[in-house]
Amino acid sequence: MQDSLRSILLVSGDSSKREDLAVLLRDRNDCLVLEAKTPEQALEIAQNEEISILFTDLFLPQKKGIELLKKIHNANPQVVVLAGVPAENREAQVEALKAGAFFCINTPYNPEEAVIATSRALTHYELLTDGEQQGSKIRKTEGFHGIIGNSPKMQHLFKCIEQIAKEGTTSVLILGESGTGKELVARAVHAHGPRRGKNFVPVNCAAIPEDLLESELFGYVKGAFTGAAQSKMGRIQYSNGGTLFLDEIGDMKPSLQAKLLRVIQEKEFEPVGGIKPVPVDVRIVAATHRNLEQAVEDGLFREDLYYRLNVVPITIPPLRDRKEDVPLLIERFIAIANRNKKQGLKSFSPPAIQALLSYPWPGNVRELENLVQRMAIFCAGNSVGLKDLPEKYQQGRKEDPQENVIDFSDEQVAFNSEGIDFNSAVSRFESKLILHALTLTGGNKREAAKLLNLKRTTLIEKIKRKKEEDDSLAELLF
Ligand SMILES: Nc1ncnc2c1ncn2[C@@H]1O[C@H](COP(=O)(O)OP(=O)(O)OP(=O)(O)O)[C@@H](O)[C@H]1O
Repeated sequence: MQDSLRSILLVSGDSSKREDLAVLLRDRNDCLVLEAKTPEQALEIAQNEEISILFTDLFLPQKKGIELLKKIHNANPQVVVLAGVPAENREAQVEALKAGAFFCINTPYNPEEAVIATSRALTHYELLTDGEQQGSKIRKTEGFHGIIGNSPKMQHLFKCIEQIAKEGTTSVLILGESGTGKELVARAVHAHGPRRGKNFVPVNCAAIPEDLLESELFGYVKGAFTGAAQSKMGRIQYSNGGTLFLDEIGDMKPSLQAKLLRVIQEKEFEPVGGIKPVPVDVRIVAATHRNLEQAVEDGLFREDLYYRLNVVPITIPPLRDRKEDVPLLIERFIAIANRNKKQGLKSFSPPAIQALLSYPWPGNVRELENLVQRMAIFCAGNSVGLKDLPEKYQQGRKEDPQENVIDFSDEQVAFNSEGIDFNSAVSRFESKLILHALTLTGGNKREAAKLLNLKRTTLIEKIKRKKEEDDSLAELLF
């Protein structure tokens, strides 16, 4: 899933060309691409989704594309519009530009031109919206290049990615349990650095049969083996100038490890059956859930390659170590699951969230994403209650009944002859409840309000008042 929330709405009546272009834009620009066949469909999507780029045909001669462009541009002037206009039709080009298009692209589309134009449009969109984000590139519900996480551990990870991405050449080794988002991090390293305009090429070393992996990666020359009727470019060459993401690198056999080392050290390789070295400039980002150090000790992984890859390691924390991200992730996955649905999932009830906060998440974020998708089918149009959750998730709550109990033993109220300050005692009790709910939800006020069974606006009001009354609460109350 790529959900960096930089999203392109691609509108074209030609379904097969639109689908091809969508795949290309998705891969090359690392963003979400939503598709619509008609301007009417597009309008419906734009009403429910946050769009960064509108890329639309003009639907001549009726010019329905111009109408669409105007409506979307008027509703949200930050949306950057690319208009597809027949090359010879200068009049329509001028009309589209006047209506608010940022740029016109000739139809029929040239794939390379479309990729470059959308990449520039995305950069322009980011510049436009950056100020709105008050200097912070991390938008809470959209995450960092689609990686959701508001916990200190994830915020630290985002800073590491920013620094590593900037540098642009050194190899990166991403470590983390299965389902923690290693591919998302790899994409973020690519998308945040100077190679972002070039290809990001993922290869799962464990998914491709061992004997095919070499030709997949390095390509082959005509006649290299039986069946090689034509030369074929490998994925390394395809990622030239960009980033090659080698997932599950721990599964790569030693002979290939040696060839890969040469790519890193000498910046060249030979296709299978070839004799002439091919120069290549590629950033290698590798990931594994295996213990590579152990694999080196066991003689299964080359030590020299390990050190070459491990120049900058990034470790993604498992979800159980950052459970405060669970409510935010649920919110995000609900939004994704509800896309293009008439009857979406409303929310997870506070008891259900509490149960999920106590669950250990062995499958990490992938497991949570799958659960939300499942719930979106079974509870469409409703909220997910504790009883709706599959049994094992309900049990998570029972496992640690003490976890969500607040201890008030340090609260002392003296009943002396003057009586007690009732209001201040109640207010302290209230502050504790609010703080606890905010901690459980990672600072998410909407979720905290649900846990407290308060209206969101009531909770916000209370927090505001408490901050004004007591400075020391200002930081604690997010
Ligand atoms: N922090 C996150 N925010 C949003 N989505 C996430 C996050 N982490 C993981 N995901 C989602 O969880 C799923 C698994 O992520 P990904 O494939 O990147 O994991 P992985 O660590 O590479 O897993 P594996 O080792 O099994 O290949 C994807 O759909 C991804 O979008």
